[in-house]
Amino acid sequence: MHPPTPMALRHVQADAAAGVLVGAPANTDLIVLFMLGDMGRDSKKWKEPNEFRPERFLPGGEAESVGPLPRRKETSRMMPFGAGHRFCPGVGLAMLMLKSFLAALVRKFHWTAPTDAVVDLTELDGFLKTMKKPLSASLARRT
Ligand code: HEM
Repeated sequence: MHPPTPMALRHVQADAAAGVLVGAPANTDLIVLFMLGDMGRDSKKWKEPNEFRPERFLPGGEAESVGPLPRRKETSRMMPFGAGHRFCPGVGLAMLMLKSFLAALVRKFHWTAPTDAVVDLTELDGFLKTMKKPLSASLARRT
């Protein structure tokens, strides 16, 4: 729902893209912008795309074959790490680090939300996506 990199840029030759880019003039170089954030909000491709439903990605879910890793071939619905020959080479490291970082935070600290906590997922309007209103939490080191 919130890919940190909002777009991927690609140089294409109109001839090579014939049939894909409708109306592209022949013999020209084009720059195509893939709007990675918007792809995940496409209601023609996703059921209720604005609902946070991680279970979509479980076996049998509507997004079973979709995902960031290159072995998952389907990229028309989701490509947070890009696609094709410029696919992000850091995907393995990024996924590993995200999981181990999150696991370490849960393992090391006891987390509580402030009583007036509001989760507002509005994005800050910048190139890299971050939260406009950061989450707040109280942490106590686990003994
Ligand atoms: C959550 C973390 C990350 C996200 C969402 C992400 C996303 C992306 C995206 C969208 C692209 C453009 C792909 C395209 O143009 O088709 C890219 C390219 C790239 N990423 Fe990442 N990335 C992440 C982490 C990393 C890490 C950890 C590294 C290195 C250790 C890395 C290294 C690169 C490099 C070198 C490219 C350029 C590849 C090329 O142009 O051939 N990324 N990444």
